[in-house]
Amino acid sequence: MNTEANPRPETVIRPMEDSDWPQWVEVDQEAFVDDYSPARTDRFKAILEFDRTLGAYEGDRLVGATAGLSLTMTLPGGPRPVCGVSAVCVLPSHRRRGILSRLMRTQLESLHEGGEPLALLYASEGAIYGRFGYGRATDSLFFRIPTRGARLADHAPSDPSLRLRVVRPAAARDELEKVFESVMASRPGLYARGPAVWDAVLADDEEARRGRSSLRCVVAEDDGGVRGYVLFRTKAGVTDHDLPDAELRLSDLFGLDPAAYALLWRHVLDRDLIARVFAPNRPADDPIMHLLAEPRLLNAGWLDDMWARVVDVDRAMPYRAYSSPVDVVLDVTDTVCPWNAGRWRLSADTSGATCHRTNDPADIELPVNVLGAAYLGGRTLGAYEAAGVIRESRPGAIRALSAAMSWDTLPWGGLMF
Ligand SMILES: CC(=O)SCCNC(=O)CCNC(=O)[C@H](O)C(C)(C)COP(=O)(O)OP(=O)(O)OC[C@H]1O[C@@H](n2cnc3c(N)ncnc32)[C@H](O)[C@@H]1OP(=O)(O)O
Repeated sequence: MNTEANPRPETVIRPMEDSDWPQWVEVDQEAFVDDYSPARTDRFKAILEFDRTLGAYEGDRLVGATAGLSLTMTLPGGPRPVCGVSAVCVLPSHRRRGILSRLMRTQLESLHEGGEPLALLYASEGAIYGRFGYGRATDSLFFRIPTRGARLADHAPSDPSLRLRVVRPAAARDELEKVFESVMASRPGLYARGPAVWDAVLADDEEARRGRSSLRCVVAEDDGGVRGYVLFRTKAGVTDHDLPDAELRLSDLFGLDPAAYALLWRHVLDRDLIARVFAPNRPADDPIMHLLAEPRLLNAGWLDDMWARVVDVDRAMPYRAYSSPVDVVLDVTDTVCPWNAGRWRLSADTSGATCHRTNDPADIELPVNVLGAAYLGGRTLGAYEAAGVIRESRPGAIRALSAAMSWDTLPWGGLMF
C-alpha cells in the first residue's frame, strides 16, 4: 500500500508525438537553463525525428526526453549510419529519480532491437554518460591565437593559382556544402549535414550571433572552383589606447588540399583590426599545429568532444575497418546492455573483421566504455591499461588491439548535435 500523502504518479517512457512539442521546449529550456527564440526552436525541431524520440511522462505531462538522430558518420573505413543522441533533458523538479537512466536504457534496448550498432553524443557534463557505457571517443582543441606575431612558417604550402573571395554565407551555401561533402570522408567523426543542419550552421539571427557580428564567409578558389572556406564572426573592440582589440571567432574552416587550408588560416590571422583568433572547436591533430612559425602562440586547450557507445559488440566491431591484423578474445563488462557481457573473439585485418561469441580464454578484460572510446580510432589502449581500467592475460594483446583500432587521421565531430 502506498502511504505517501501525495504519491508520485507513475512515470511512463514512450515515443513523443508532434503535439508534445511545446511541452518539450519548456522542459528543455528549464533543464538547460536557457531561453530559446522561436527561430532557434524551429531549427531544433527541423533536426529532430519524432519517431526516434523518447519522452518520460507522468500522465500526459512530459518530464524528461531524449532524441535519436539518424546520422551518417565517417567511421574508420568510411561513412556509416549511426545514432546521434541529443536533447537529453529532465525537468529540474524530477531530477535524480532515475528518469535519465530509464530513458538511456530504453533507447539502447531499442537500438539493440533494430537500430544502428553505435550511438554517439555530445555531453553537457563529462561525468554523466560513462555509467551508461559511453566512452570518451574524440577530443577537441581550442586555440586563442594573438594575431600579432602569428605567421605561418616558411614551409607552409602556397599555390599562386588560389585566390580569396569574400561572400555572403547563404549565397555560397552550395559551394560550402560541396567542400564539406568532399572532406567528410577524410576524418572519422565528421557526419553528413542535411539541409536542416546547414540551416542551423548558417543561421544568422540575433540569437545565433550572441553579441557578435553577422556570419562572415571567405572562400579559397581557383579557376576550377572553390577549394576551401572559412566561416566566422567577429567581436569589435579597441584597447584604452585605441589599438585594435577585436576577436575573430572561427566556426568552420575546411580545405580540400593543404594550400587552400593554409591560405584560409593565413587570411584569418592576417585580417586588419583583429587582435585574436579564437578557434573554439578544432580537431586534436589540426594541421595548423604544424604550420604556425611559433606554435606556442596557439595557446591550446583540450576538451572532450564526442562520446561513443557500442550498442552490440558483435555488430559494431565488424562495422568499422582496422589498421592492422588482430586476433583477440575480449571479455567485456557491460551492466547496462547485458547482451554484450562475456567473451568475444575479434578477428580483423585490413580487409575486414568478424566478432563472435567464444568460450576461449580471454586475452583482454575491458569495460564496454573502452570499446566506445577507441571505436573511432583516437585512443591508445596502453593508457587504459596504465590507468588500471583494462587488463591483458596474453602479453602483447593490448598493444595489438590498440594498433588495429587506431586510425590516422584522429576523429573529431566538427559540429555539436
Ligand atoms: C546528449 C545530451 O543531450 S547532454 C545534455 C544532458 N542534459 C543536461 O545537462 C540538462 C540539465 N540536466 C538534466 O536534464 C538532468 O539533470 C540529467 C539529464 C543530466 C540527469 O537526469 P536525472 O533524471 O536526474 O538522472 P538520473 O536520476 O537517472 O541519474 C542517474 C545517475 O547519474 C548521476 N547523474 C545525473 N546527472 C549527473 C550530472 N550532471 N553529473 C554527474 N552525475 C550525474 C546521478 O547522480 C545518478 O547516479 P547514481 O546512479 O550513482 O545514483
